[in-house]
Amino acid sequence: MSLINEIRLIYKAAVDAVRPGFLVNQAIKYSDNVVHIQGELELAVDRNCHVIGFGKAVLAMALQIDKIIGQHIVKGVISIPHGVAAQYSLPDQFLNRYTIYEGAVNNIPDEGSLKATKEIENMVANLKNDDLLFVLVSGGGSALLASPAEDLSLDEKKKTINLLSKSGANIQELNSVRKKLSRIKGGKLAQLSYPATTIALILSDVIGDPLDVIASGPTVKNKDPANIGLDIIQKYQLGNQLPTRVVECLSSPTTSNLDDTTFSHVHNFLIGSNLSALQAAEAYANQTGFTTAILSDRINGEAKEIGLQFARLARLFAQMMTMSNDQHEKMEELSVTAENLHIDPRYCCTLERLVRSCRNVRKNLCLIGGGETTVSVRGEGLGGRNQEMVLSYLVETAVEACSDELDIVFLSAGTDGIDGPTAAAGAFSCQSQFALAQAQGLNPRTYLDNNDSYNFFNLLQQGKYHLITGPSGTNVMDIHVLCFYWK
Ligand SMILES: Nc1ncnc2c1ncn2[C@@H]1O[C@H](COP(=O)(O)OP(=O)(O)OP(=O)(O)O)[C@@H](O)[C@H]1O
Ligand SMILES: O=C(O)[C@H](O)CO
Repeated sequence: MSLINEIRLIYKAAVDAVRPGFLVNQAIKYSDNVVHIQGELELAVDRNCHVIGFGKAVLAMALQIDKIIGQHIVKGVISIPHGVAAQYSLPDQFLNRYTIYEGAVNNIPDEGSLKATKEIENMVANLKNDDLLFVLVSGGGSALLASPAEDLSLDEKKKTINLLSKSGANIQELNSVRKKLSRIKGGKLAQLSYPATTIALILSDVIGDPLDVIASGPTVKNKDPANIGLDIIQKYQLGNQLPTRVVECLSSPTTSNLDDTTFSHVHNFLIGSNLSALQAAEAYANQTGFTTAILSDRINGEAKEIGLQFARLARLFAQMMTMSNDQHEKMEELSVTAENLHIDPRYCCTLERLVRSCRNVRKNLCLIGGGETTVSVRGEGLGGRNQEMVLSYLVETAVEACSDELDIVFLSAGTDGIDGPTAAAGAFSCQSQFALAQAQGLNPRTYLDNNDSYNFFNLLQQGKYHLITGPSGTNVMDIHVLCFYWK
């Protein structure tokens, strides 16, 4: 099998492990009218069960819940992105129980999100004491669950989030503002469902898996300070550009009128994360004979810079694997690169031991990382954060050949199968690529400078180094795989 195809299978193992249906099945076991959730909670389900969901992955989650306890579900309402329903064949009994709304084109809340949220609010507000509510949550949920606070309009909210997003606000900041401007985010959905037992199953698309941030934490107590919204708009100097009513709403002192006891009916479960995907990738790579290491599940920063750091790591590891002399100097370099890649510096000694063992017994090495980078798009080209990272890696590794004794292959790809506004999930890089590009008259640096990574990989060897999978129906951010094979 080609090296690229081997890595393709490692990626596939990662994505398969975080498919929503699989994760729900893993989290919920059913027997004799009782569900056991992650081995932590047991609940009788021979009562009226309701399901709500919002996010890119929740249709598949709902289908699986329905397979497990469909006979107990009286009603479900889910809010999913446009076009997702058509990708599934939905059984009649599912369609009879569920109302499915599609909305949030380009991840921006719209009429579809508003309608879905209204129906969710109505349903949840009418729950009785002994009803059971399942809440399915995944990335994209913030835009799919939209209920503007007080008398704000959707346009005012959208304008605020757009301005913040363009100013470079991170997801924590965006969602803190979203919580202040919402009637349902930041734990307020849980307030509405009280006192019905509420079980949230959450698939994380945020670094560090902060439950209060994922989809703006509708079932999680909001711990943001009261003035956070104003602080954020001041930080980005947006005060003058925002509608007056938004500024008034952000200035209101309340974060949440919920005390801890009000959350006693809520149980939040993280059912999948980037780390789950990385662990599955590692297990698969191990089975296929690699020595493996998970570097970090928190890799973030500018994609171009992270690509460069991976190139440094590749060069460093290649040297450490093939040279037998003293490696003290290399360790210093390793700890600097590791820090830049958000790898725990204490882990460097373990990595050094792994490299040494690979050198001694000539075993192949597979390093796995994950997280989510950003791209400040300044060029006119087409690309995504993963393809940009790989192109930057290629530009950097091309400066000097990494090793004569090793083949080194790098992949970066989104677990959702979609990298930015392109048809690819990500791209591969290997040592021969620079020469191949030159032979075709393609200058990687020019494409990188123009943020045109998609077109570079599309033209190079007729797209041979693109990873194209189609949408995977899940999203736990991105995965990076760096493999060293003895020739
Ligand atoms: N030409 C380009 N080159 C590189 N990256 C780009 C380009 N155009 C847009 N992007 C990046 O693509 C991202 C937007 O794509 P996408 O809609 O997949 O992001 P997202 O909604 O944050 O993704 P996800 O759903 O995977 O979290 C942004 O991070 C943006 O910087
Ligand atoms: O919906 C959202 O808020 C983002 O995808 C983070 O979860």
